[in-house]
Amino acid sequence: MIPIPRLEDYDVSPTNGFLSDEPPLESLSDPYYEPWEHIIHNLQGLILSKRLHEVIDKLPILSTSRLNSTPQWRRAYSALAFLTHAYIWCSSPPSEWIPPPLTLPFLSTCAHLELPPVATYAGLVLWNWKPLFPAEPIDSLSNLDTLDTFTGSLDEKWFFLVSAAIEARGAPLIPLLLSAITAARHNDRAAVTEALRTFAERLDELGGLLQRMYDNCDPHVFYHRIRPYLAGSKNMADAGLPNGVVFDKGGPMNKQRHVQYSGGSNAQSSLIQFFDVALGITHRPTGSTTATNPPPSHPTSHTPDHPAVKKPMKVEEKSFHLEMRAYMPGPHARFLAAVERVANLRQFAQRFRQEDRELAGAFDAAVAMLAAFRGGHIRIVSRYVILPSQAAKGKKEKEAMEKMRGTEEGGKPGLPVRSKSSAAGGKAVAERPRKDLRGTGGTALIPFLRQARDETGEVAVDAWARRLLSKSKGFEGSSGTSGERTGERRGEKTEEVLQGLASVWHVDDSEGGLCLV
Ligand code: HEM
Ligand SMILES: N[C@@H](CC(=O)c1ccccc1NC=O)C(=O)O
Repeated sequence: MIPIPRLEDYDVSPTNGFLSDEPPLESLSDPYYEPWEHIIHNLQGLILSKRLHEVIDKLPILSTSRLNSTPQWRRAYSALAFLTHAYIWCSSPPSEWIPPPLTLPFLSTCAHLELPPVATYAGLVLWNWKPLFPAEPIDSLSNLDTLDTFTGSLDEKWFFLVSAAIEARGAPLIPLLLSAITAARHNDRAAVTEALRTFAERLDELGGLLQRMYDNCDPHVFYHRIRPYLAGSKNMADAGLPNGVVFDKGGPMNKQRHVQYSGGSNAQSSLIQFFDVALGITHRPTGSTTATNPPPSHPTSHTPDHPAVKKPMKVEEKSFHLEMRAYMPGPHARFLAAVERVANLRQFAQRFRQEDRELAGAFDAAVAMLAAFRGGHIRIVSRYVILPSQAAKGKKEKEAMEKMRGTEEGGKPGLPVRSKSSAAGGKAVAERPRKDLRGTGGTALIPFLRQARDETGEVAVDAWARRLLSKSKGFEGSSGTSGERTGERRGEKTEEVLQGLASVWHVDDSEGGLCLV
């Protein structure tokens, strides 16, 4: 029998899960790395003064040979990921060129940690927190702070912290579900039932934490100020990176090539994917309605031929969730693969669904809570991405109309109006409205998220529960029940393309893409 994976073999903590046992390093203590730390600690000032490029270009190329512990490598990754994204997105147009003082240490650090050279969830969340009071537990928002941010805003801190708190509060569910898998092997139905009930209750708490996003992260600030810095280099033509980015290794420029990576996303959280795997939930390629996913392939080697850039399978054959595993730290992605090989809870609940209603009920409750969590998330995405993007689009259209009217009333046709800021050298990308985001192709965002939610409900073992959780009864979190979606304009076929961070998404109203609850 395949052994149950041991957490310590995969850098997973029994108390903090995918967050480390010890808080991440706040800085690299070796004075050799002071130049990096100085920039990251002065990031906002350097962005505002438009001196970031100049300062980074002049940095010495520091070797990673003095990094000698995992926490140090992680700190280096996190700091360099912030610097790289700030370098790319602080100017208008964004910089497609990343200079050698960033490129060389960043690529080396990414290779060590088995991560692509982009600011992943690991760099922005998993390795970017500290406890306010080290003696107290970190599984609540009342004892967490963020180390670094792009904008220096409370909203950005909160945005990262909500995820960190979910990781910490969800952490005990990892050993819990592994022990349930062991119990199922021993046919211990009472133990499995008990574990699934505890799981369902704890997941309800995670849903509560998710909803606390609204407390301190303003959707407008998120969409217009924070999110632009989180973007990667893949499908970013409309944002000013038609070919992706070039990591300049210092050799002849004609030897350097463009690469494209997805931006940060919570889809890169191993915790949520662990729940899926343990409960036997599989995600199909987006839009596909049939059969199960192909067996996952797992990253072992990274930059520059990182699986995140290599495409051994056609994109549409690989589910988005599986693609995102290449953006997780190597050991965490391997952990998911190892759990996949032993996951038995769904089959176990299925086997006893007639004779053990308590077990079946506990399994279905666990699945229902995970589907509800995803429903709550869909509402968040509506508020933080869909609505601001539509408001920005509406504003732009209104301005265009007003300009046209002005022209008709005697203005000079065809003459562009130069704004004060563009005359002064252009705005940082986070301060200016995004270019038109149409025309880049992609997947429908809300339908994708609904598909992930519906795939969760599909594994319920009781036919009635399955029906309840199915699409036709789709609900978007606690207040959006019964499939009624305020503001949805049925029958009206408008299609917009929206820039995701990890992908390009359509916002297609005709598919019920709007949820204004
Ligand atoms: C303002 C906050 C958030 C926004 C705007 C947001 C937005 C999105 C978007 C646009 C996607 C699609 C993939 C992508 O392009 O990244 C996504 C996926 C996902 N997000 Fe979030 N997200 C937020 C917070 C969170 C939090 C706190 C969690 C906590 C676990 C989370 C969990 C997920 C998961 C698991 C996926 C993959 C789809 C799924 O499995 O259901 N998100 N999110
Ligand atoms: N998927 C989100 C971004 C997102 O959730 C995220 C991106 C980078 C780091 C952490 C993230 N999630 C929450 O902390 C978006 O598209 O705006």
